[in-house]
Amino acid sequence: MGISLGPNQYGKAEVRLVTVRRDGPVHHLRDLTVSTALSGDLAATHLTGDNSAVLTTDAQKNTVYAFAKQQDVGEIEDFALRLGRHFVATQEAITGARITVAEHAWERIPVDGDPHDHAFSRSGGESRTTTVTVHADRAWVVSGVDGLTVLKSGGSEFHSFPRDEYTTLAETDDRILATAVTARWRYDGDPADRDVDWAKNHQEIRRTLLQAFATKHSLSLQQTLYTMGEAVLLARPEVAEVRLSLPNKHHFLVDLSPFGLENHNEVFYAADRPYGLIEGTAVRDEAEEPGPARTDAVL
Ligand SMILES: O=c1[nH]c(=O)c2[nH]c(=O)[nH]c2[nH]1
Repeated sequence: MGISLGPNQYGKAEVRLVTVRRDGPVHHLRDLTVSTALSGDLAATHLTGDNSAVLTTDAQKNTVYAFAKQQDVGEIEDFALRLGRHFVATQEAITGARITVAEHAWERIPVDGDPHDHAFSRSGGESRTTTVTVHADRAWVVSGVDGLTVLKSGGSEFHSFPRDEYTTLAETDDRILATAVTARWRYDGDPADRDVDWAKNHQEIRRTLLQAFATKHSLSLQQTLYTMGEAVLLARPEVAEVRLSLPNKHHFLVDLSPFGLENHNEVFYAADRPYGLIEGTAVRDEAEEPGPARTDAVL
């Protein structure tokens, strides 16, 4: 019986990094969660315990903190690319680095109408994300958003589905549609070959996703999902593919008849689980294959 080592990677997961840059009395706060994953010629440690090629995960964590001190973090994509390129360039055995960064946004607390210099509040549960994959000769960038929670109280129907012996769901031509968007957009090509304005792209793609959600008259969350992905591809030529994961945050009409009351689509029970989970991808026909940038795979 032959057994061999399959794909593997290792690194430090979810390094919590907060930086404060002081600009006189005004402080600038960044709050990131950074994960590193290195791959390459790592057979020895797996097969014999020889650690001579294993840059410790502890050192990987330290590198994240040291890099944050040595240079302003900047856009998360640039920070991730700097880290990934460093590991591949400096560790002989390491041929691939995958760096994932989630940025948690804070807003200045308004005091008497003015944003405070150094007091902040967390804005919602939303994060901006990126995963960069670095090889010796090129890199790939997949950016996105987590926890972008949206709801529309009109413009959503769901009906004409098959009814088997277990189907009880009522058809509706007017329901609440709510979800927390997880989106990942993969950039075409090597980031070294083009100057992408990461922050502007993030802002515009987020706006496009929101606008598509708001304006598409929805016959299913699946249709809304595809419309959102398609809208991003139509607006941003540099994006090859958009992956979306949309939990259907069900809002069920409460039966008020025991109380002699009618419920004309006004009072709902917001269920937290179970939830429908609608996932899908919009892909540009001529886009390059994702290759190692396939972040939906474990490795
Ligand atoms: O938009 C929807 N898609 C479904 O597949 C589905 N299934 C369900 O019970 N409700 C919904 N809503």
